[in-house]
Amino acid sequence: MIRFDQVTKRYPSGHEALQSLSFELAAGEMAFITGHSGAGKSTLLKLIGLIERPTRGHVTVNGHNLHGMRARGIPQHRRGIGMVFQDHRLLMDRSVYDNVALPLIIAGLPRDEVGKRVRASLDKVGLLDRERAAPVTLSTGEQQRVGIARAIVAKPAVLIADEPTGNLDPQLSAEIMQLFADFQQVGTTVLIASHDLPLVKRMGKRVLVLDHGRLLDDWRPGDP
Ligand SMILES: Nc1ncnc2c1ncn2[C@@H]1O[C@H](COP(=O)(O)OP(=O)(O)OP(=O)(O)O)[C@@H](O)[C@H]1O
Repeated sequence: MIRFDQVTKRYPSGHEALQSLSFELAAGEMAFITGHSGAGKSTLLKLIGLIERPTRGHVTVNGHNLHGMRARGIPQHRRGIGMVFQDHRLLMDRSVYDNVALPLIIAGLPRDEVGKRVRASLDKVGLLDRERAAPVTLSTGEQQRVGIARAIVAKPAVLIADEPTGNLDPQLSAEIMQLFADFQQVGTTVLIASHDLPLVKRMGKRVLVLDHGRLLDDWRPGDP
């Protein structure tokens, strides 16, 4: 689960990207974060991944209050979180297989275990037959799927995504969002920042709306 308690984030520039933000996402829940450009969506996700730290308040992820977490605890924390970015950040000189295997190799898993998990992940995103391909030979949607396979390969309890469909056409965007919903179905907690309001609404999940760093609305399925 994910919990924000009165979280404020002020960047060194003095700008307050998040202001006294509080919300809780239960284990296995899926939600979207929407809001205007600069509303604080990416900042919120960065605090979960400990890419940034709050100025005030507490963030709890998977039962751990991140406040007291030292630098040496960060790699283990990040292994419990799958992160997907708009620009997928794949290594273009490595195969699809190598890209997805990377988090497991860094974690020191045995080679046969890595092989099993990589193939299971590629199977889930429908790319099992492309494991030897170079990412440049894949379509944008396929590259995004490789990024998702890499994010889920270590079986994280929490999956966060920052504008994962930003570069995709409506059909592919809907497919990628459905893929995230499938991970929720098997128990993963999923939080996605997205500008695409029509698509977000169609998904019928909880929606947190940010406005200048504050929580403007928290819509849940069943609300009018
Ligand atoms: N490293 C930084 N240093 C200073 N200000 C920053 C930094 N990162 C973000 N900001 C500012 O904080 C505010 C929130 O940014 P953030 O990227 O979280 O918004 P966002 O809702 O994700 O926007 P977008 O939809 O455009 O990606 C913006 O005004 C941005 O300029």
